Amino acid sequence: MSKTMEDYIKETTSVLLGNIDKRQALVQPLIEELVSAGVRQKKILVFVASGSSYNAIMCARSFMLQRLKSKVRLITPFEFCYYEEQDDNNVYLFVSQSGCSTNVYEAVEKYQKAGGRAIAVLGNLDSTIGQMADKAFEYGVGEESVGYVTKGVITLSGYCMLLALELTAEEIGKSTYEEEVREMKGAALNHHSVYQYARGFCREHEKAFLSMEHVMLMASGANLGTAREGALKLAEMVHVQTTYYEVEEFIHGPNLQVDPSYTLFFIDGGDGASDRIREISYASQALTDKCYLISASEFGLDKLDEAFTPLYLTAFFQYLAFWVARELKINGDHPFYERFKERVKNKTGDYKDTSPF
Ligand SMILES: O=P(O)(O)OC[C@H]1O[C@](O)(CO)[C@@H](O)[C@@H]1O
Repeated sequence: MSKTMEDYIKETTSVLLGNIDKRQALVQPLIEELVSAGVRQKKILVFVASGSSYNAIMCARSFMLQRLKSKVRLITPFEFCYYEEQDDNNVYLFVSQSGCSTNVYEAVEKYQKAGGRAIAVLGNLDSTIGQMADKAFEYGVGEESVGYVTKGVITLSGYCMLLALELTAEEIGKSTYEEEVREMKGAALNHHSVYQYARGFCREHEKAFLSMEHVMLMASGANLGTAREGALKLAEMVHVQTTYYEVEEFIHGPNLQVDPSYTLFFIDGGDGASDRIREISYASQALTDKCYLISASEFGLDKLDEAFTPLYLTAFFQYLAFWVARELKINGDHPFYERFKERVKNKTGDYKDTSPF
């Protein structure tokens, strides 16, 4: 029997811990490639990714920016293909968990046709993009057959953080380096606590969660990535309309539509923005009873730098999407989706996935 999505959520802590332990061996091959491409000469690292992979990098972006200063950008493959002015000052990294997304494939193809050397970071090297890239690296996820990726998202995020950490290890000094490693390990352990917490929370709020219609996720800082990924997972699995906002942006218009049919999640990374997030979350309880604060300062979690909190707060939304879809028995697409797929493809022919349940 193939593994369920919950199996992959559960595996995440140990895989992430293992990757942190073997961090040098894991990221060194890519570092060598990036160094020869000029990242130490102030070149800009540009991640090109889509969907959950985009979100995973967004979750890691705060930490990467702290370490690499302003030398990181994140764009979609569509943006790369139609709007990006390719520049010798940019080092592009094409990222895909499946290695089969057609948009990433097209971006790689376009880059190669323009004479670029395509470096890919993939969950599956034995894939279309793995074969076409000039150099491909696996980020330490191992196997994940469920298409609604969870373990892959967190391990990819962790890989990006480890990459930034190892790239700057000499500059930051031994004690800061060791502290960052300790925090990352704490984040991996917190992941398991959030998963356990989510299981209880879903049961406790089952009536509300099994009747969601419109879902909004509000966050700030690093957890904008968490919110974007939560919105994606709930949309693709529960088939409800979802949006995400920076918390303060929410009260500049989007809040005017909210009535008791809306479900609101406020994500608090436990940093300086915390009080404001709590204030807005509390005020929003006047609009709907389905208003939840998911906070890094609670559930008995170890207190860590906000930049690491997406590594575990994401687990809440992964489990929520899985649990609601399973309980509501949503394990297929709308009949019209078949017609849609005949017209537009988002994965190459070698893509395979298994059921989340
Ligand atoms: O495999 P990639 O390129 O990382 O794309 C991941 C995205 O693809 C999907 O598996 C399906 O399009 C999404 O669930 C996910 O966000």
